[in-house]
Amino acid sequence: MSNRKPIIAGNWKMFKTVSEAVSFFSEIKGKAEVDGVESVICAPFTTLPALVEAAKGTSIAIGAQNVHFEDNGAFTGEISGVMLKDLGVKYVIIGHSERRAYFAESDEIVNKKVHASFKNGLLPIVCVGEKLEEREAGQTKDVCKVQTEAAFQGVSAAQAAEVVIAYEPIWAIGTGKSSTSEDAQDVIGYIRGVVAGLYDQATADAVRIQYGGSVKPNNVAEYMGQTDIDGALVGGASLEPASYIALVEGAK
Ligand SMILES: O=C[C@H](O)COP(=O)(O)O
Repeated sequence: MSNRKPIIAGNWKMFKTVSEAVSFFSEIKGKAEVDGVESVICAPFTTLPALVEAAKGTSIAIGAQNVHFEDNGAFTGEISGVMLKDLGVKYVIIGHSERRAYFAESDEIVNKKVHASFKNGLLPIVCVGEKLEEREAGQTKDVCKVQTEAAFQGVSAAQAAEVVIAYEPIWAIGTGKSSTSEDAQDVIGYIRGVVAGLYDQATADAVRIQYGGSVKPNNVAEYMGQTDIDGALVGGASLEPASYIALVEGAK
């Protein structure tokens, strides 16, 4: 039995205005708060101040979806870890496949962002995962190994134990084609082994690893039933209050 606390994180991506975010939160307050499950909303930057305020006195944590690796500077349009910490944000998603694909986020940048997060007291949710053609070529585990090792470069064991990894096969994101729970367990167990190789078994046993990719209220429990799967990073199904509440309840 692991001591890892299950973690459900909603990734809203580029959805919701401030008023929509606040209205969503008022509906999940007290409901998406389940003993033994950590509940996190990763929202657009513009909504974060209002959400952090709304989340006061609740057990729901607020996360960002990106962070720049420098604390400040001439980086037009970027947001730093200093700024996120100042807002009261707890988590930050790093290296989501959409950022890797559309914003040229490399493994090196991902690693710099992981360091920037810890430097500023934020907890990273690091995304790894293979493309369809990589899966078909039998490269899934190799891809995840390379991405995981790069993300953890120079990260201490104490910090590593606090990282959340999200394994998201890219072909499963937003497609309705989820990985089977057995396949997800196979890859996630392998990723845990990669972390053990970098550090030690105790560190690897502490790291929480989520599955992401078309997770819905009706399949979340199946993933949670697998030994190494500690939660889910959820896009589409995190956008409606009832659905998000059901996801958190399903992770018990
Ligand atoms: O970050 C979340 C993932 O990209 C999964 O998105 P999805 O649940 O809409 O497939």
